[in-house]
Amino acid sequence: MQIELQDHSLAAEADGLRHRLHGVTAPAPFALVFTEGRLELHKRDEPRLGAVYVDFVAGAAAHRRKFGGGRGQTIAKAVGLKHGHNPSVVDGTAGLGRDAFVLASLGCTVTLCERHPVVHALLADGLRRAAADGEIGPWVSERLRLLPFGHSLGDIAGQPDVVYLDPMFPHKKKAALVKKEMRVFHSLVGADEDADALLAPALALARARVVVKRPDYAGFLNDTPPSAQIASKNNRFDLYVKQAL
Ligand SMILES: C[S@@+](CC[C@H](N)C(=O)[O-])C[C@H]1O[C@@H](n2cnc3c(N)ncnc32)[C@H](O)[C@@H]1O
Repeated sequence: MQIELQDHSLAAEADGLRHRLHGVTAPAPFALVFTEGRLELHKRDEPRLGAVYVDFVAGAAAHRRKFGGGRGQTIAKAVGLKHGHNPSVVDGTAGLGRDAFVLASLGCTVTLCERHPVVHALLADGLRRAAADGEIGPWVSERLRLLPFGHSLGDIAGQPDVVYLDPMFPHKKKAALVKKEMRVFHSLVGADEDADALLAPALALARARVVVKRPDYAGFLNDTPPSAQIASKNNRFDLYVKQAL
């Protein structure tokens, strides 16, 4: 694992990180930089786009946790969060963990699965820092579990109530309209061309339902019509219901 160090007092922490990352490298022009106690992804040929890192403690995630509408949010309705019932969720396409964090902050236990080594490293680092936070650390440690790198839906023991999927879909929006740091993320990960193949294992794993997040202009995953749909601002959630929660 090549990690650039901008603060050498963090060398020990970075060594621990290298050890856990099993030889992950960010392909050029991307670089992983360990700075200010966190792991960041940079795109060297477009420095103005800024760094990508996972921050559950402050910034947008914290703002949404405090002011985002709680259980009234569309994603909460899609996974079936109701008074007194917090479904267990497997997030099969965890990405930077934003959706999983929202669900966990509302009470769900979420197992996260991410296959891209660099994204997995960024997510692991964000979860590590969140778990160490005095305010959110206790429930983050209890409710959010990232599967080791290389594990897939087929490796999960037990049956979650819900499997949640949000594979990458080619963007229709002009690049300039996509947030800068998300342009870095998208150019690293690309479109998940094999996303259709996720539906069958997700349906086999979920006890009650599979929820698929799609941009409003996208077709159904695997061309399979859902049993229900819930629309939000630019996305919709396709629900494949197997049984009541
Ligand atoms: C659009 S992002 C998910 C964003 C996420 N919902 C969030 O809130 O941050 C899709 C992610 O799914 C991952 N992915 C796609 N197919 C996967 C698979 N079969 N197994 C695990 N991860 C997968 C991609 O690497 C990418 O990081």
